[in-house]
Amino acid sequence: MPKTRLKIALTKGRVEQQVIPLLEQAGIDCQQLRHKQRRLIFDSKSQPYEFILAKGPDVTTFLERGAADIGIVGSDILVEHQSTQYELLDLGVGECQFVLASTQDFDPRAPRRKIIGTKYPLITKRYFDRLGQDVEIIKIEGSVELAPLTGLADAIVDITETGTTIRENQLQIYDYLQPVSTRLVVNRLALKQQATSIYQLVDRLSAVVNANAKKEVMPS
Ligand SMILES: Nc1ncnc2c1ncn2[C@@H]1O[C@H](COP(=O)(O)OP(=O)(O)OP(=O)(O)O)[C@@H](O)[C@H]1O
Ligand SMILES: O=P(O)(O)OC[C@H]1O[C@H](OP(=O)(O)OP(=O)(O)O)[C@H](O)[C@@H]1O
Repeated sequence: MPKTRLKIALTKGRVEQQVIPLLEQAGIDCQQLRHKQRRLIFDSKSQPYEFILAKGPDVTTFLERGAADIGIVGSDILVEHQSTQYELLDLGVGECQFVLASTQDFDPRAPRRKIIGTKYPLITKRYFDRLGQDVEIIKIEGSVELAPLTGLADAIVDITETGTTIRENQLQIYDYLQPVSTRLVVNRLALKQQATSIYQLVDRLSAVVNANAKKEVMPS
């Protein structure tokens, strides 16, 4: 029997904050999400969606295992976790960039083997592989900028949006790797079983994303 309620795994934190206004513009009532306190699942009898709030890497796991139908997650996570889910929409929020950054005295062309700190070991390895450089990668869980400042690593690969964290820690950017934004991805089986409701949601969100993009180009 086809499921009636779409389960949407939404990344907690920044992504959630930026996506709620888009969902509301698409006509989805997010009052419960806005006043969530410590709750993690949001279900409303008045609409055909259930929201599951999860960490980004777990959003991909929920989708892979079929515990969610749709995922809303950063492309950084999708690439790093080698997600094979079907991407239906770039939501045009959460836009930032992967960069190589370090202190002023860092020499990216120095011949010795570098130590790189990052939350994203796969993306980092691919980048240095492309450059033909063998590097040692240290996985860091947060405040990655500390690595070159403390001597833990020679440089970092991290995401930056405004550049404030890099600037305020007297670091500089040595290279730009790839852009990042928030994506809507879907479990392939769910897409087969619930195509109509999934495409309805995607069409509504897509209209919102296009309208917002136009507003950015032509501010009123
Ligand atoms: N500075 C940033 N600007 C814009 N988007 C960002 C930025 N940092 C992260 N993101 C996007 O938001 C997603 C989640 O970020 P967020 O900081 O909320 O969670 P987190 O990295 O798990 O941090 P924490 O462990 O502090 O909750 C990232 O996967 C990325 O797509
Ligand atoms: O260019 P900016 O706008 O300053 O943003 C960049 C910062 O945002 C992210 O960290 P986050 O805030 O997620 O904290 P974290 O260090 O705990 O990962 C990222 O890892 C940078 O540290």
